[in-house]
Amino acid sequence: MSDGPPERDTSAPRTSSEFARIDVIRRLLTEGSPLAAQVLLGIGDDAAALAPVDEPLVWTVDCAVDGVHFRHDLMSFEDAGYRATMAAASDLAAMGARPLGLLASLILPRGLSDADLEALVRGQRAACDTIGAPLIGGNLARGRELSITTTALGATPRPLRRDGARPGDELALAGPVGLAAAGLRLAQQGGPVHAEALAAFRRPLARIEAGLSAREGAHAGIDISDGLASDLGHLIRASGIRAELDAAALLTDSLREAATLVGADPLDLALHGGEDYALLVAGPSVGALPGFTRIGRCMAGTPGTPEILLASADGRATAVTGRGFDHFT
Ligand SMILES: Nc1ncnc2c1ncn2[C@@H]1O[C@H](COP(=O)(O)OP(=O)(O)O)[C@@H](O)[C@H]1O
Ligand SMILES: Cc1ncc(C[n+]2csc(CCOP(=O)(O)OP(=O)(O)O)c2C)c(N)n1
Ligand SMILES: [Mg+2]
Repeated sequence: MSDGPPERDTSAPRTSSEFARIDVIRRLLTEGSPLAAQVLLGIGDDAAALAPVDEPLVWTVDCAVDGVHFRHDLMSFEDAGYRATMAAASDLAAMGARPLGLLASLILPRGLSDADLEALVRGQRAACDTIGAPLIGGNLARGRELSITTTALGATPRPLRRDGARPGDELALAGPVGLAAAGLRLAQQGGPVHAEALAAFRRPLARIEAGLSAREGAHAGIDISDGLASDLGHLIRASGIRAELDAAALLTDSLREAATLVGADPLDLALHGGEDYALLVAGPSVGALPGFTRIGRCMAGTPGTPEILLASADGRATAVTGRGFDHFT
């Protein structure tokens, strides 16, 4: 019998200790880029430290849970990390904030290998590089299912709220709606491929630049996570108004193609499919802002009339019914 160290079972995926994993995470998140100017202290101490900012701070948290927001068997760990980070950053975009830094709390199931964790962190890093803000700390723990909880901190002179839209305002969108829901269904079906729809689901983009460009002229804003009708509903109820959407403005050739592949109505996907993380804003002439498309208008709230109307090309307007994603129904 050898009295040397036990040989590692090379067939089993490698799972290093907590502290070895934190070292790897730190390397993957920091290598190749200097510490951002606003970061006084990043990964490695009891908490991160940021330099003071002379503006209101905007602060949000969001989670991505395996089986609820993604399925690890249908999505790479890299995509899961990227997407979770973008979904959190999207709430900063919706507030018209510039991101300062993020924190991530990871729950890892026992079997998740070092390679899987590294892929996940590479996805987080790619999202951070895209939005231009670093991930500067977090937490690691073992748990039954994989989850990624991300907090994002940003700053803006005037947070863009949900409750400022007024009758007469235009409604405008930055980014597609409906494609991500089509992408999710395609991934679940495992059949035909529509690259744009799959990318919309796996690699959404937080519309940070659009949010910054909208904050001067827009009266209100929200990001579309649960579905356009559902999230527009939050904005108009908060603002005490009604809205009319222009059906033609929501449909693109790409959405029509993807909808055909999954056997869905493209308008239904555009109105009720979630997780594109498009940015919806209301304000005078917001449709002319760079990166935005006009999709409708705001009207005075009248008791007893539908909250959201959909105007079709022939000029008819119908009430929007049906609902977006809800975690508890
Ligand atoms: N567990 C909670 N504790 C406190 N506030 C919460 C909680 N969950 C949601 N909220 C608040 O409710 C509001 C709506 O949340 P949500 O619909 O999740 O927003 P979003 O879709 O932008 O992520 C937000 O202001 C959020 O901070
Ligand atoms: C496996 C799987 N099933 C269903 C969905 C659809 N889905 C899950 S959460 C969600 C809405 C957005 O997530 P939420 O946590 O509500 O984001 P928030 O509104 O808090 O930003 C949708 C459309 C999915 N992404 N993955
Ligand atoms: Mg939001």
